[in-house]
Amino acid sequence: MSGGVAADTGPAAGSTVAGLRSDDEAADEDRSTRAAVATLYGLTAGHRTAAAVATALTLAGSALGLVQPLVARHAVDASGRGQVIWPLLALLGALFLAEAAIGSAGRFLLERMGEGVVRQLRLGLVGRLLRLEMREYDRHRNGDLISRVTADTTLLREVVSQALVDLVTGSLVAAGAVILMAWLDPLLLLLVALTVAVAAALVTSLLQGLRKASEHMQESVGAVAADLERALGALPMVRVHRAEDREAARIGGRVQEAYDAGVRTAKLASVMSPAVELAVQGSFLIVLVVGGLRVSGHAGSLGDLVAFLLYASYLVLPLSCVFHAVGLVQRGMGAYLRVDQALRLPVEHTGPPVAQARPRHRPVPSVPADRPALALHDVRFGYDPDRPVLSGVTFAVPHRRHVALVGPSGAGKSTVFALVAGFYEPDAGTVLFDGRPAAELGRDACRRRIAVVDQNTHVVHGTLRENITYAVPDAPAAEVRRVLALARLEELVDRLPGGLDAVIGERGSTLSGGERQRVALARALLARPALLLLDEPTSHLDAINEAALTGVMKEIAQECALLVIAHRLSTVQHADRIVVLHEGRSVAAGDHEELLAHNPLYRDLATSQMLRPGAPSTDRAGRRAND
Ligand SMILES: Nc1ncnc2c1ncn2[C@@H]1O[C@H](COP(=O)(O)OP(=O)(O)OP(=O)(O)O)[C@@H](O)[C@H]1O
Repeated sequence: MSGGVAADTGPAAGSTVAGLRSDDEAADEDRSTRAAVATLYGLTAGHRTAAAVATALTLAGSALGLVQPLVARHAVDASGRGQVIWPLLALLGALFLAEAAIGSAGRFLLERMGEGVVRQLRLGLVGRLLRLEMREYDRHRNGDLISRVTADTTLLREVVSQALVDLVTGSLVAAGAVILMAWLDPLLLLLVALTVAVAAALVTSLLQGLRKASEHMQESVGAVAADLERALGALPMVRVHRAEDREAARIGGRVQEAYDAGVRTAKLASVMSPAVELAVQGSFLIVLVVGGLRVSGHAGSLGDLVAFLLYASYLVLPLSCVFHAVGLVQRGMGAYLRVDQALRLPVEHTGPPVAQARPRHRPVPSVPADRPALALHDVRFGYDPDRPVLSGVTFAVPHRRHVALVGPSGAGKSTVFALVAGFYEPDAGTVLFDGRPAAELGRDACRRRIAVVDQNTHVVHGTLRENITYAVPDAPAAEVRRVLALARLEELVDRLPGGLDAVIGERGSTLSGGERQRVALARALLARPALLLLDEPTSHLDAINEAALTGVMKEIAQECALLVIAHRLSTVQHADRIVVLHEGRSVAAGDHEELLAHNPLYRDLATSQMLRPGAPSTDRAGRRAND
């Protein structure tokens, strides 16, 4: 297991929402405390100096504490002999103050190290979660992934900043106390050791359950976040269907699970503390009785007994720290496993490909003479390998040409866009940009050539300016004005208080559907892409804006290649070429008149509601209802 260092790829298939690994894998995992400590120790990489200094300070503080009983013993014995004891008492006070000062400095360093570890983990997780392979977002729930960055790392901070050092210092101080007790009175030490051993056996038997309960609790917290995100993300649907109570009950169920697991954890942890305390009190009683009998029988001095009792008390604190830390480590492992699993999810490879990646593709076809901006050659693909979605798509989009992609709902049009955008890789066939295979160029280079306005018209919380200049944050004002004019957004900017600096709500909730669509279009145009992909660009537009957009598309096609998924004749008719997709295949291509004359499917589409001028598609109508 890696110590918080993200592996490039890793197991992810067959995972569930609750836990990304299968139960078998989890069972195979080394659940011993030693393995857990080693794993969590790995997290402190980069903070070892601070950890060493903090440990040294804590130890120094404890050593000062250990000296105090010896001084107290001298003071008691000296007082018994009628000698002056105030210098010894002053020394005792100084030792006490020094212990407190050094201890707090060590504690601060530890807390800072814990924060540092959490920051490192969070940065790693955020970087990773933004770059996962697209399939992983289909497999996992966003809320659960988010809770790994927030709740799980917070629990880990406690473990790293407290448990690991408590384990080291607690063990060393306890060992020191044991040595001094052995020197003072081996018999009494044996009696103390026997009592403590009983408590240790009890604690060990509880650890496994503690870890499982903690894992379950963290999973439940993740599920709460995921379900809440689901409900908040579809709030209009929840409200319209009066499902607040149902959603609250569903999330309440998850909260209850988290509560149950939390109570189970607390139960186990609370059995551990009294076990340790009972062992301690038992040791004290034994030491008092046996030691007292020996002092009264003149077999030992009162000073020895006082010192031994003080050491016994010094053994108690570090030992209970050790037991507590062991419990905390097991609880932290539950959180760590979830963080580690997220860190191991496979990420997209965006750079140029490695040589071995190519055999997935057929031999590269010869580069066409005119090198179209985009070409697909016999592309085949399935989200699920057993269920092909595309089974032979071939077409090209020349530079400064407008190509429309039409086909019945579910034909695979959006899937073609997803492949062109590099969200998925074709199972077979080739996607070429300017005659060069996408696999050879790498995702970054392909994406630099394109801009996409998809059905979801993503608009994020922030200002209108931030949304429009998302691809080119330092775009000159003149460029911004150009795209505002092209996307017919000037009126919106004039109307919004603050204009371009007006803040748009979460997911663009303060804008209309058409406005969101035009913001997305302006953003795409600002990037001046070589190839613009528009998915149902007129779906939210009224007749005036639709006519305007048709004009805009003509203008855009003067600058770049344009591939449009369209359901309206108005956007299809003006295309230079129309590609008809049916059941995952490109079955015909031509201009509107040619296809009307020769392709029965296109004729059907054109005469059916789907491509009737101005009429929304059935599918789109459904989506609107859900908006
Ligand atoms: N992320 C996904 N995982 C699994 N299957 C998917 C995914 N996205 C789409 N599909 C399936 O792929 C098929 C093609 O979907 P796609 O969205 O490409 O069709 P489309 O032609 O764009 O349809 P529409 O016109 O209705 O938008 C559908 O059967 C759909 O259920």
